Amino acid sequence: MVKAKKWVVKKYFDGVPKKSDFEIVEYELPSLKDGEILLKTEWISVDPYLRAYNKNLPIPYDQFSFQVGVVQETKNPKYPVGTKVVTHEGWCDYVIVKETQIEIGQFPKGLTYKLPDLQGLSPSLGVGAVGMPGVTAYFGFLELCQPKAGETVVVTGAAGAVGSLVGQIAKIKGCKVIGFAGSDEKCQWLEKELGFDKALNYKKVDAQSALKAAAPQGVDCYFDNVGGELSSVIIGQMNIRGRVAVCGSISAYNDKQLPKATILQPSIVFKELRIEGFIVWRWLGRWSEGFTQLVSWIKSGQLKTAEHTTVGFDKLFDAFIGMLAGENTGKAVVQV
Ligand SMILES: NC(=O)C1=CN([C@@H]2O[C@H](COP(=O)(O)OP(=O)(O)OC[C@H]3O[C@@H](n4cnc5c(N)ncnc54)[C@H](OP(=O)(O)O)[C@@H]3O)[C@@H](O)[C@H]2O)C=CC1
Ligand SMILES: C/C=C/C(C)=O
Repeated sequence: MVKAKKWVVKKYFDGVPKKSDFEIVEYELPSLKDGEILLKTEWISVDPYLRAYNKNLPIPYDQFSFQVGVVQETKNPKYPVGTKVVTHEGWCDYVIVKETQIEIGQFPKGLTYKLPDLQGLSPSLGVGAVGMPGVTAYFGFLELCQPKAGETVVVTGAAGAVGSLVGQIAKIKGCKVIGFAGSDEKCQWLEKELGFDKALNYKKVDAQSALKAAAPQGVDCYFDNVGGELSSVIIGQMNIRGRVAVCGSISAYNDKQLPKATILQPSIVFKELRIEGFIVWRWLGRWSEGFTQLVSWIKSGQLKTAEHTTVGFDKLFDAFIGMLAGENTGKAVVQV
């Protein structure tokens, strides 16, 4: 018998999540049935959607997120012992899973697939640049913004898991890239390491005038990770037929009431903007295509990845709160 531990959400979050909203539960795993595999978790992801989805789920629930585990025991010949596997089983140290069909577009409960061939890169990328955040950046940006060389792209949450990839993909596509992030260190990293043309600390600058100075010719594509007034300012400076991919609104995830922001209709109408929200599950059937391209860009040095690693299963909550507070540069991951 294997003893396992998992984090269970037992209360709805009220503002910033509290440790007392969770409980660590210990339990014994049953013997494997045909088709099942036993995984030992190595890497667990902490992401903003863990906060954003909380109010829509019946409690208590096991804290979902992506994780990379290694097969310890198997009753599925496709997954021999030692195979590295990505699942959506989240914050647990051991888990029994089997391959499950997920309907495209649906919340991926039970999603299980072999870690993509990372060609020697760290398996942690399976929850980051070559995982859900990677394909969010890849499909969300390329499909919805349809960037053209020479265009100006703005991305918020620019130093995070998704934003740092979006900006670099925009550079690969020949665009001018402006990022907004929450510290001078992050901005320096974006400009000096990742090749952003300009990075602006949204906590310090006047976004209206700083963006006007950085993009006097206007903005063609906006990848929106944060929402709020900052997004209204950026959308207000878009060019005719600009495209906006609305990926998230982390600036308000912990707010009890949605904040007010400047209305967008005048810009949308007179600039004929196309604004589209998305959830990355919609491209589930194409994730492997995205993974292949992302690995190839990373291996060729065109795409740089950074991780903010917290060590220890017991530290998952701290890592989660730290990410929401902006402690991470690149992808926030926990090594179990
Ligand atoms: N639609 C989809 O399918 C998906 C959407 N997302 C969304 O993408 C966004 C980025 O996710 P991800 O890359 O994983 O997370 P990040 O790695 O970017 O981490 C979250 C970051 O959000 C920033 N942040 C926190 N509070 C605020 C605030 N009040 N205003 C502006 N920025 C803030 C912090 O950076 P800083 O220091 O810059 O403030 C923090 O580091 C989120 O909105 C998430 O919900 C992610 C995956 C899929
Ligand atoms: C899958 C993630 C969704 C958001 C909104 O973060």
